[in-house]
Amino acid sequence: MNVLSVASEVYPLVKTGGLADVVGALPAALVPHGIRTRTLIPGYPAVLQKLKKKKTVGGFDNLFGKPASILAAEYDGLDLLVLDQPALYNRDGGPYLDATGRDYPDNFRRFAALSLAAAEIAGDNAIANWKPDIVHVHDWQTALTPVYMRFGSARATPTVMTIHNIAFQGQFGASAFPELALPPEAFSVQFVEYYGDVGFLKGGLQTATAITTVSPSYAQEILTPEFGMGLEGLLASRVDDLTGIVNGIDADLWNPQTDPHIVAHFGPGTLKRRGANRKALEDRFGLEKDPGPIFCVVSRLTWQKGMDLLAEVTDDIVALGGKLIVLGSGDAALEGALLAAASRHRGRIAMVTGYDEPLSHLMQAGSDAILIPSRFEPCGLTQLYGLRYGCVPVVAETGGLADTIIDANEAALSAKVATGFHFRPVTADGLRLAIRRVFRAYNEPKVWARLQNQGMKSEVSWAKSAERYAALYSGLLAKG
Ligand SMILES: Nc1ncnc2c1ncn2[C@@H]1O[C@H](COP(=O)(O)OP(=O)(O)O[C@H]2O[C@H](CO)[C@@H](O)[C@H](O)[C@H]2O)[C@@H](O)[C@H]1O
Repeated sequence: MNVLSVASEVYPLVKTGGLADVVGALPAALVPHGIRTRTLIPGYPAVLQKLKKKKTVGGFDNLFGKPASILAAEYDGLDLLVLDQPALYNRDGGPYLDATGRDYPDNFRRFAALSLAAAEIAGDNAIANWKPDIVHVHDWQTALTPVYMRFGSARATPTVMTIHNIAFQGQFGASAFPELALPPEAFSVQFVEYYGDVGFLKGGLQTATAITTVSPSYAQEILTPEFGMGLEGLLASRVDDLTGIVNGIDADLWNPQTDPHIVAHFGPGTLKRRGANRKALEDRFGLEKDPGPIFCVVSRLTWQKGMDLLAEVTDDIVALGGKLIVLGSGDAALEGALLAAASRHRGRIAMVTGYDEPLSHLMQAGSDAILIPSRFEPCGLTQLYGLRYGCVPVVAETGGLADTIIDANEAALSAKVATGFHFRPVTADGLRLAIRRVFRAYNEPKVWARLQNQGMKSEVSWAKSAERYAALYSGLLAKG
């Protein structure tokens, strides 16, 4: 079976968050199921520079006003198609934001072009001798693909639309519509019209054959007004086509026995070796060296991720004898609040502002617990990395966090299945209480070691979830 996966980022070429990890790891996990995935991404400068051998396999004379080529390349096991259209993608900033952190004003055009190219590749002639059996699109940036397919030559090809985060919907003013090269009837409630605007995600959810999101709990949550962000009604009308498939992680990339980014390798039987990683972190972050637990946070600094709640509990962590290290960037006010905590508690709290993939590995390998106080979390990946690295996850009881971590309540502890800590309500007090529970468990070395070991035994690879995607694809093909 051939699958065309369409996304705005893919690890290791271009990553701003978990979307890239998923798009990068799923293709290899599908291979044992006889599925060959080609991944279509935009030709950002960072992508084109890294790809040495590229072959032009197709193109468009006029894609949103300019010629464009489709390049084929292999990278790190990925079979890539790259949409090269310099006017749209050759920019100085990141995939979505300019160098000053603002959305590119023509993002609707940039991602409509990607979606239209995908629809053409799925259709008759864009690439010679290759056509997908299934088209799988991710998030709002590629959500117009099934809409274009509906009006193009790939009408019959089944599509899967995965929601990684419903908070980002790609909503643009109605004035964008005439530029989208869609027929006038597409500006209607059955397609892209969304409260008078153009809704990319809305159009995708309306037209994709199947809808998935990245955990079963989030699939249920987005049917409610609290989490559905305005799309709960539409999703309710498509509930028979909606499933939640939890994310896995790349178990080779995130393997504490071989990870090149950490100081000492370790496994379930050799947890003591984590000590060298802990020491490296203490040195790197200028922390005092005492046995209190080190909490870490690796996150975008946003309200979604509950970083304001974190800022409220920093004094408590220190008062209880703990330390906190934060790696992240985002909202300036939240960054400021955490930096202020670091300067109040030198040696106990420290922060690295920015994005640092290798450091994120070392933090998982040397910290004792990872805090994830998200207000909503479709799946979350950092708790899965935590499980694999013996860094006990402390998570808000929501979405994929609730689905992947087993709370250390009395029943779970005595059944020896607990892997971390849940808290709810998702408030500063809820988090405070959870942190107190962490200290109690940490002070009982046997309990703590059992939590770590149980976590390290958890199945976090893609194996099971890839099987679910494979079954979904086959089901769609069988339906015809
Ligand atoms: N400063 C930093 N330096 C280095 N690495 C950093 C970093 N900040 C974050 N990261 C990394 O970025 C990724 C974040 O992934 P998440 O799944 O936690 O959230 P995100 O909200 O981006 O993804 C959305 O999509 C994913 C994929 O489906 C869902 O799991 C999630 O719930 C949803 O919100 C992880 O690999 C993490 O290690």
